[in-house]
This record gives sequence, structure tokens and C-alpha cells, in this order.
Amino acid sequence: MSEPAARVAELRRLIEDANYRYHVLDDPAIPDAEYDALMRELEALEREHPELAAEDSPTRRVGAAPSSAFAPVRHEVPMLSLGNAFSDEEVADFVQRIARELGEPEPEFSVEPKLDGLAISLRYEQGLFVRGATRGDGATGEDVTANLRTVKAIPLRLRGGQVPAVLEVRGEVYMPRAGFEAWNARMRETGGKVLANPRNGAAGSLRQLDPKITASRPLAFFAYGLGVVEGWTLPARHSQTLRALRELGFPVSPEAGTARGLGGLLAYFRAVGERRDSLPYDIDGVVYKLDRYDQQKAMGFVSRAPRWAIAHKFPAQEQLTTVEAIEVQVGRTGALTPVARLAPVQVGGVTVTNATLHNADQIARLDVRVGDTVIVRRAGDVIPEVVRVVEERRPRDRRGRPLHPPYEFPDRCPACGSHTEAVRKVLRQTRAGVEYAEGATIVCTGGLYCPAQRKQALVHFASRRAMDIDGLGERYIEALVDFGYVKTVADLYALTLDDFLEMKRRADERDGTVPETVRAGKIATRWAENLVEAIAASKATTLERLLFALGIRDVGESTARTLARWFGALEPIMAASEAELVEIPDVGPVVAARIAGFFAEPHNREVIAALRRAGVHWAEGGPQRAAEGPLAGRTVVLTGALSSMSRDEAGARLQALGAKVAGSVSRKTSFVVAGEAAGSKLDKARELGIEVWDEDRLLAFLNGHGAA
Ligand SMILES: NC(=O)c1ccc[n+]([C@@H]2O[C@H](COP(=O)([O-])OP(=O)(O)OC[C@H]3O[C@@H](n4cnc5c(N)ncnc54)[C@H](O)[C@@H]3O)[C@@H](O)[C@H]2O)c1
Ligand SMILES: [Zn+2]
Repeated sequence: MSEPAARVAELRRLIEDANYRYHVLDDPAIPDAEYDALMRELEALEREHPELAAEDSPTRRVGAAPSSAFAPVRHEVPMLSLGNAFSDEEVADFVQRIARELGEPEPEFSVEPKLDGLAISLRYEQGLFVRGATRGDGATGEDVTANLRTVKAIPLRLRGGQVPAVLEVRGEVYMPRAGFEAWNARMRETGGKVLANPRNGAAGSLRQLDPKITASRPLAFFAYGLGVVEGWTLPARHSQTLRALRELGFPVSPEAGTARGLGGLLAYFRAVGERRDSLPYDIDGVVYKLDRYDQQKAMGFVSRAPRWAIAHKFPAQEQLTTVEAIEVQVGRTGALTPVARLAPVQVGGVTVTNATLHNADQIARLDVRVGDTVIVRRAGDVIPEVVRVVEERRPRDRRGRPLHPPYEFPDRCPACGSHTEAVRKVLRQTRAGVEYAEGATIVCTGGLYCPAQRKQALVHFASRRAMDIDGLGERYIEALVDFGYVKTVADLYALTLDDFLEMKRRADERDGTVPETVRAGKIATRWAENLVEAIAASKATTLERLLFALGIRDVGESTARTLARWFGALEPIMAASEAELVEIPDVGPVVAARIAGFFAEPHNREVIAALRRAGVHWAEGGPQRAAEGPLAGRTVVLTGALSSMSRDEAGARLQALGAKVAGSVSRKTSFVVAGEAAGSKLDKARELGIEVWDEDRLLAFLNGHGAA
């Protein structure tokens, strides 16, 4: 085979393969930009070597053959592809060709966004939706009627007066970006399959055998054309058709309009391009269509696309690049986020050098390794992300083994070396137990020590309900940290009046507020004196305030109070095991793990010791474990349904007032709260002569004790 012939054969094979993955599996392995480049190369070779052209070349065909999983639908009016323009010059050629052939210097075009979804044809007979099909190979598509019925934007019955005998409406099913992001966020949490991009999401959702799956996906629809039309007066222009479609009840893109001549088209291209990132859906370009149907007819078709329309493409939102390193960043709250450092690449018109890998689960799912070739995606304001690894391009040694092992998430915080722990989001909490999200966030436990969490820790420590250090606002905390005056909360107690004045001067200088402070020199001194006093005063605190101030994840004021009472002193809390902590009412397994993890970290213990050395002190005593409150010592049973709150909620409120909530009625039961349809427990209570409260009485009691 000659060299061009070999390349043509190879390109056809690569493109066929990509077509199959894209159109049939809805799971492309290469980005569109890469596919488009292959296609362009093949087109050029076929042009230069006409002897290599072939009827069945992918350059002459549309999409891919329909899947046998669906009934075939013949398109009486074929569903074609569109020619592509990647530059202004190519658009100029397109306009010139039309102008020349029609003898009209400035032809008018319908201009529309090119939605990145899936083309479908909807057939209406006597105004009713009867069948919907995918494009397939253009001549035969797949019957996805049941799935399309679940897409709310698709009318099941046409609106308006004139009911056409037959009307085929064509358009794009797509997944709005917000729906796509929300779907993926949920999948990352629950361990489900993440969608690569909204276009695959739309195609994959529509080509499902179970319409319930389609119904669960956030799909939308825009109409942009017609197929078979019978018993309906076709307007003279495409733009009029779009208006008519809107009146018949179809959503039509609000970005659609008309433009005249090359200048008009390019102005539209730029205007939509500027808004691209803020549109609620992905578009990969705009489409220009000759507006007058008689002119469309005069221009006609080539094998796979009309000659009267063209797609003008925007810079691709997905590109290939390589991973140079995988790094982990620590956020202000201690969450570890893996980031891929990438060989710089243009994505959607912007140079991208980093992309998020979201979390440890996502890295494992993608199996991203250093050296890998990956697809990065950047759309809208969303941070660029790695959507898949092109495994065939993974660097390997001579024996075919990958050069790099699977990535291992660090078990130490990269910012401070403290140990890390996996935090799972609580999805639901019921009596039966806690339901956690599948995807875990890995966090640094060294909250008191970690430089990444320093500012957050100080802000919390100084806050009114914690150590209550008045006058130390967030701005000065930033400055104290940035200029190196403090590393941990304990360092606050070593700061002098002069330190504060100097820090303030530097902060004002940095923020450009110098003149004012020079004038207000006296006031600054007073502020610093007050601050030094407030810090000194905060040394005398209580155990519960201190516990809250430490900023242990998931330990709020009320848990801090519970801990302080239960143990009476700090030492036994620091020594308590998870098992001991779970014993405490209101401390669940999650919070117990957080507390034990926090005190297990030596870095945190060091800071606590430093606080003591600095003179921070609090009263300690013995444990107070007996319940307190108006219901202390009383046992309550809840039965039946309450209308104003759930039983769990009522139970929690009664517990907060000191009651013990039990599951069954016995002689030890103090009283029973009976809601609607209370059954055997109520009977038992009556039998034993135990006091019964109805919901009104419960509410009155809770109200009376400030607990409702
Ligand atoms: N990544 C891959 O492996 C891979 C494989 C095959 C195809 N592809 C992508 O698909 C494209 C080729 O597919 P194609 O033949 O469907 O061409 P196309 O997507 O470039 O253009 C035709 C399609 O545009 C859509 N469209 C959106 N808005 C429209 C509007 N207002 N008016 C008319 N049509 C509109 C319709 O679905 C129509 O079928 C390539 O550009 C490539 O990016 C990618
Ligand atoms: Zn850390």
C-alpha cells in the first residue's frame, strides 16, 4: 500500500472506532477536537487523492448504524450532519459559495447556537406525539419513544389552532449544565457512575432500555427544524418555522435569530462566544442556515450534509494533555483535594495547567497516574476537571507494564504532616442508624497546628462563643498569620502591645490604609491595649468554651458542653477511646471518631500543652453524668404519629429536657405520648394505669420549657 493509502485506511479505522464508541456506546475515548482533527486529515487526503475516495468512507456517512436494542425507525426525510468551519476564512468560503451560486451578495441566514446533545426526530400525527427516534446513521434511527415521553420539555400534544396531519419536529435533547453538575456531585457522593460530559449524559440517558432511568435524568430539549410535514402550511423561511414551532409548544433557543452576510454571521459568532460560559448549557459552536427555503433547495446537499448550512465551531471544551504530577491541596477547613498538574493546554479558549480530581474516590475510579494522557474538560465557571484517562496511551516499560503505579492518597497532611481521616457526609440519620455518602472527603486532623487551617482555627478560637477575644477581627488574624506573628492559637498569648501596633502598621501599609492610621495613632494604641487585655482575660475560661474553641470537626457548643459535663476535666477527654465516647448521650459514632482522632494527633496535644503553659486555665471537677432538666429521671414512651413533628424529633426534645426515651411500655414508664393511630403501646399504658399525653399536652409542655 502507498503511504497515503495506508494512512487513509488507518484514519478510517480510527474514526469508525471513535464513531462506534461515541454514537453506539455513548462512551467516547477521545475528545471531539481529536476526532475532528482525524476527520479533517482524512477529508484532506481524500481530496488530494481522489482515487482513494470510497462510498463507505466515514467522510460520506452520518453517525453510526442504529443499535439492535431498539426498534428501527426509517427517516423519510434523512437526518443529516453539518459541515464544519473552524475559522473565519472557512465561513467566508461558505458565504461566498452561496453568494456566487445564488447570485445574491448578502444572503440572509438563520443563526442558532449549536447545542451539544443528541439529535432526535419527534413525529406528531393529528397533533399527538406518536413516535420519537434518534438520528442513527441518518437513514434509520432508533425508536426511543417511551424515553422521550419522560422529557418534560417535549410536548405530548401540539398547541394552537391548525393541527397538522403529520409533523416531524427535529431538535436536540441535551442536559443543562446545572443538572449535569448536580447529577455528578450526587454520583460522586453515592459512588455511582459519573457522566463524562453533558453530551454523553444526554445520549446515554436517552438510549436506555428502561424509561425510568431516562426519567430520572435532567434532560431538556430545543427544536431547530422539521422532517416530514403534511397538512400544514410551511412558512417561506426557516426563522418563521422556529417561531411557529414555539407557538406549537416547543422550546426554541432564545439565542436563535437571523443575520445577513459574512459580517452578520461573524458578529453573531463573537456575541454568542462571549456568552458561551454563562449559558446554562454546553454549545460547541453556532449553526448558520440559509433562511429562505427556496434558496436552501437551490443549494441542495452533498452526501452527508446540506450545502445551505454550516456549523461554526468554538474552541473545544475538552482536550487531551498529560499529567505531570498529582498533588494534594489542603483547604482552609482541612479538606484534602487532589489536583492534577497538566502539561499546559488550551481548553475552551483558556490555558489550563491544573485540573481537579475531586477526591480520593474519583482518583481511584479514574485510575489516574502520573504520565497518563487524560481528557480535561472546562465548561462555564466550573473548575477544569479530568474526565477520563486514555489508557492506551499510558507510558509502559518494555515488558508492557505501566511505568507508574496506581496513585496512593497520602495518609499524612501534605501541609503539616498530621494524620488524615476519611469523613463521610451523613446522608440520613434515623433510629435504625446513620446512612453515609459513599464518597469520602479526606481531611487533616491537625486542626490546631496545620498551616493551611491556621487562619480558620484562629478566627474560630477568638470568636465570641469560643474564647471571646474582642477586637481581633479576621483582617488582623490574616495579618498576624501572613507576617508570621503567630503559628498556632497558643502564640496569641505571647503577643505584646508593640507586636500588635507593628502588625497593624504593616497590615495598613499592605492594604493601603496608611494615612488614616497615622492620624488615628492614638486610637490604634487604645485598640492594641484593649486587645492585649482581652487576650489576657480570655485565659480564664471554662472547659466547655475551651473544647468548643479547639475547633474539633463536628463538635459544636452543645457537644462541647456535653463533653465537659460528662468528663468534668480535659485529661480524661483527651484519653477517651471512641468506644467510651459513643457511650455519651448525643455523641454518635461520627463525632466520637472526630474527637478521638483530634486528640490522637500529637500536634494538637502540643498546642493544648502550650495553651496551658501560656496560662489558659479553667475549673475542673468530677463527671456529672446524671441527666438534668425538668424530666430528669423520667422515662417516656412515644407511640403513634404526631402531626407537628416526627417521633424522633419529639424524642430528641424530651431527651434534651432530661427524659429517657424508651421503646416499650412497662411499670417503669413515667408517661406515654400518644399520637394518631397509637396501637398496642397505648393499650398497655392504659392497662398499667400510666399517664397518657396527647400531642397538645406535649406541645404545651415543650413550649413551657422553651423546647418547642
Ligand atoms: N469524541 C469522539 O470520539 C467522537 C466520535 C464521533 C463524533 N464526535 C463528534 O460529533 C461530531 C460529528 O457528529 P455529527 O455528524 O453529529 O456532526 P455535528 O455534531 O458536528 O453536527 C450535526 C448535529 O448538530 C446538532 N445540532 C445542534 N444544534 C443544531 C441546530 N441549531 N441546527 C441543526 N443541528 C444542530 C444536531 O444534533 C446535528 O445532528 C464531531 O464534530 C465530533 O465532535 C466525536
Ligand atoms: Zn494539615
